[in-house]
Amino acid sequence: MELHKVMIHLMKLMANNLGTDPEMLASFFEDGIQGIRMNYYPPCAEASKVYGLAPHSDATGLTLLLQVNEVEGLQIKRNEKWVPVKPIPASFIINIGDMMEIMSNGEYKSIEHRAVVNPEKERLSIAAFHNPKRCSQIGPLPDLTKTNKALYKTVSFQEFMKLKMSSKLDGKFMVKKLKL
Ligand SMILES: O=C(O)CCC(=O)C(=O)O
Ligand SMILES: [Fe+2]
Repeated sequence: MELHKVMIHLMKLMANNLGTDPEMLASFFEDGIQGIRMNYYPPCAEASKVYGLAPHSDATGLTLLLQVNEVEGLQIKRNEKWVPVKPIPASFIINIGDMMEIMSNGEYKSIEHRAVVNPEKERLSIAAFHNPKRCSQIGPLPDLTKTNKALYKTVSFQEFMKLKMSSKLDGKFMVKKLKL
């Protein structure tokens, strides 16, 4: 799938930035688990009183997100404030997920985000989630803990997902849970 190629390319750039082996980081994601979620947010007269999607960070490595019909709704948390992300036609938003934060030993931070609804217009988004392969250990990459100490626990992909599935959308829950 083309999106997968884009994600692998981004992973390699991020590995270069981190000073670790691009092929090694990419190998986690080559046969990784992909998921797609289509979000439909109907218009809501009481829009200011409800969430489309509660604040959360994605559990992923990377999420490629498309705001389909160009109705604003996505917001990211920056410096404790919610900042709207304007839809750009035919463009993907790249969200860093919790697994990437952990694997990069905190160099890349997962982004907390939420979706609000519009009082008049419906909104559509498609999120493509990119995870490592099932047999992976999710923890700081060994290269990154040679001089710095590991800031997160290492758990199996299965354990990670079990923990994620047993919690509701709750900010950066996974990262907080695995912080040392
Ligand atoms: O609708 C959006 O823009 C956000 C969707 C999202 O965060 C998700 O599906 O995880
Ligand atoms: Fe999300």
